[in-house]
Amino acid sequence: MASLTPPPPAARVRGHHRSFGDVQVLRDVDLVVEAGELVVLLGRSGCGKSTLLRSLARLDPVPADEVEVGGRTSVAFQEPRLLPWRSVRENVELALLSTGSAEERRDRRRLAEATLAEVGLAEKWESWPLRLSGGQAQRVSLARALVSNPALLLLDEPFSALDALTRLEMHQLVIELWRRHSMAILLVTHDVDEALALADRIVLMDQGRITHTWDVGDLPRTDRAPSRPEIAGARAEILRALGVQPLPPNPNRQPHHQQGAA
Ligand SMILES: Nc1ncnc2c1ncn2[C@@H]1O[C@H](COP(=O)(O)OP(=O)(O)OP(=O)(O)O)[C@@H](O)[C@H]1O
Repeated sequence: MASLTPPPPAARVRGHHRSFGDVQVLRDVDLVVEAGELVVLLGRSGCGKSTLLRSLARLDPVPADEVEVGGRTSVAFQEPRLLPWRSVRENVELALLSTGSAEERRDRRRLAEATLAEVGLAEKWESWPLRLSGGQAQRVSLARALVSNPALLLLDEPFSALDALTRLEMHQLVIELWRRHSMAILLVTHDVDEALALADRIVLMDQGRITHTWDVGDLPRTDRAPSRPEIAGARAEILRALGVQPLPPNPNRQPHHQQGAA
């Protein structure tokens, strides 16, 4: 019988260290992101999440034996970083290399338009970035990251500047795109509920080290209500690991059946 060899991981980080001057920011980080896996990197502000993401994106020089990335990698950031003097479509096209032949220009244009349609912006191809809402601009940023068909999509707090409702819509969009493109995603956030809504695996970072992981991939994303015992349990564990104490019960609150109608 032919044996199925698992695909190589999308990224592998081994004994990775980073320092800025005397300050050690990443300490002996080990992390594997499997092909097609959605990993959420969670941690307090300043713990080193973006620094690790920049290592994976090779935005900073890092030793090749500490950070290995299997295929093409794209990044989207908290701010959409669109060029205001280029149309929405041109912003997406810029992520694709071109030799400049007429045929290639046409292909680039078609691909950019198809990707913008995928993120729900078919009617905005010719718009200017400054005319877009925050959520629309972030969709363009996602389209620009997706258009090159990455094996690993790196998302650095992509939704933290959006309102709660838009953020929920973006969560659904990311899950749809992730399923359709079967890429791996590493998403950085400090939002515990976002991590619980999206992840296969939640990886917690504290002061430059990975300290905990939670596997939540078996829980269907359609049923990750905060009241579900597994979600509530994981949430309590994560908050405890982050050092957040639960609120004590309110001593002034009467049990429900004793409260007056007012
Ligand atoms: N280029 C740099 N030069 C000097 N210090 C840096 C540099 N980049 C990051 N740092 C420091 O490294 C530490 C980790 O920063 P990093 O941005 O990775 O944290 P983070 O977990 O992503 O934080 P946040 O959630 O607030 O974005 C911080 O103390 C930061 O000030």
